[in-house]
Amino acid sequence: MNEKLVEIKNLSVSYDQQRVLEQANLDIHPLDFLGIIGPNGGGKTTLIKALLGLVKPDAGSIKFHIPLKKVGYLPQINQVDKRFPITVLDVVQSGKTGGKFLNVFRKDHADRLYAEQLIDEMGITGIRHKAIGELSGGQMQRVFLCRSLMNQPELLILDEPDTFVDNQFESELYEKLKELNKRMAILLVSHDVGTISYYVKTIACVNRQVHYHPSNVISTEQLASYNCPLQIITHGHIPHTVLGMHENHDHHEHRH
Ligand SMILES: Nc1ncnc2c1ncn2[C@@H]1O[C@H](COP(=O)(O)OP(=O)(O)OP(=O)(O)O)[C@@H](O)[C@H]1O
Repeated sequence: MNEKLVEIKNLSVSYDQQRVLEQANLDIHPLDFLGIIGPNGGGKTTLIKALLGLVKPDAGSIKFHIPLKKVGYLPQINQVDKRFPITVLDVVQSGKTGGKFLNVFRKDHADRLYAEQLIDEMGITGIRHKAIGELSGGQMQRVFLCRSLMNQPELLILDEPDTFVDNQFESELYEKLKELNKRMAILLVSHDVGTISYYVKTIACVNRQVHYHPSNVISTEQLASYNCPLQIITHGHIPHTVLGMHENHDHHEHRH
């Protein structure tokens, strides 16, 4: 196994000539659980979009050492069209075809079974034939988490997965991520620093620049030096954990 899944080098991204990321460097390692923190507007989502090839960087490079289909992505549910008339099972299975529904309707048997297995493991067997438009926020996130697992990813990317979910699912979700982290790297953007401090292994502070911190224990001084505006959180179980919070490259290089 390569010692890095993804290498981001000197990545700069702008919107309307306004620099949002400036010479960002970040490596993602196998089985890392990387928490992305930083102030509002600091560029966290932009970093993820650049990783997914959804925004074009001005400079720098992103090298994948795994096939792109081995990157799972859980979008924010406000990016999902709830009017689309498709069942939970079909949505989950569509993860196999990169979100395209064409092949889903061929109902590949092995894929169907795997989708059912993921749904069962997520504890949502009862809603598998429901249309996605009928689901609550928490149910929707569970469904999309299943979908992001269809290709058995080596890297799972989640952008604020706790935004629209109920408290019960929030803790369930993080326990699930902890379990998944035994077999895949996780990159998690979250505003819930208390939770982050408990689950992540390493931290990246994103505020125009990116500072990787190879531990989940971070001091206020370090946060200040990373230019991450902060609010101190100490987690009960890890008394020394202190986290900060909030409230290109001309081409993508993909090496397999
Ligand atoms: N499509 C866009 N067009 C123009 N500006 C954008 C666009 N998307 C984001 N921005 C701007 O880029 C900056 C970084 O935004 P981004 O969403 O990456 O930050 P963030 O760290 O994820 O913020 P938050 O914590 O609020 O989600 C912000 O100033 C934002 O207004």
